[in-house]
Amino acid sequence: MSGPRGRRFTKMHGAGNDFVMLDRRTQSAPLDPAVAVALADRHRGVGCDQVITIEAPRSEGAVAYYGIWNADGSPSRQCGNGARCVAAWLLRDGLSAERFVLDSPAGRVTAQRRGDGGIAIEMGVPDFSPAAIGLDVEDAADPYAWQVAGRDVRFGAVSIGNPHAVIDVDDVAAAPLATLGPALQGEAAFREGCNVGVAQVLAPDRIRLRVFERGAGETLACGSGACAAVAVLARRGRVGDAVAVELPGGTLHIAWTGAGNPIWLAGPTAFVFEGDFIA
Ligand SMILES: N[C@@H](CCC[C@H](N)C(=O)O)C(=O)O
Repeated sequence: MSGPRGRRFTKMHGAGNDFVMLDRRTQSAPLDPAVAVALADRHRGVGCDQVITIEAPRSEGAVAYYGIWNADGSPSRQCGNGARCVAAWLLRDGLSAERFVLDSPAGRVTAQRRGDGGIAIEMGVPDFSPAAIGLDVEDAADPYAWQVAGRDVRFGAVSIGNPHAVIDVDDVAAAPLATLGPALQGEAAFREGCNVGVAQVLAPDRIRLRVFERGAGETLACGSGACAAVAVLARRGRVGDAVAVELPGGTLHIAWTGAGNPIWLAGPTAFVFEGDFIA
């Protein structure tokens, strides 16, 4: 069923970061924050970290636009794993290109089909400027050293189209992300909040990462968060230009050759089920 009450959806995930995908080109049922919250509800809805819409392209040469709603109904400008799932969805729907452009709220991204069946996305150039991050500070710094909820916190900040704070830790499993995540995210200086990652360097080509996402809480994987962690750590010389990022839900691969260059995110995507949301 699709129409005023029904919404045809596809449930997908990328390394456990899960999505309800809605093709808005063929369905006109209203979509607003309350509907996104209802779809994302893990008890009364379908359940997901983000609702991703697939819409008509907005720029010359792009094949589609995607929109992003967090589970709490807030919008975002970028979602790396969501972009990879949109690309996989379009390929399954009949798109026959190896490389193609998608429009997103943060601008154009390029998708590339990989030999291993995964999808890589060129996520744009990481931007460390406070203005791009939506960070109200006098001067950019690395690290920023703040008092957050009574503790000393040192973090790097970067925009991957959406805002991220990254904390370099010795042991990712022991990091108090459940308290630190919302506390840092809620700091007024982050005008639109931020996604908070804790990253542990295992080797120059391998890190471990957990991310407390804005609007969704801790997720099993965050694609833009993986890009952010590698960008922050690479700028400090802690990792090289190709890094495997181990997240609770799987491993993502990031490639970045440094300042001024776009960052690439690669990893698996999976289709889970399809249905009609009738609530
Ligand atoms: N899971 C995503 C990021 C989704 C948006 C984020 N929570 C935000 O509000 O910016 C990813 O894979 O990048």
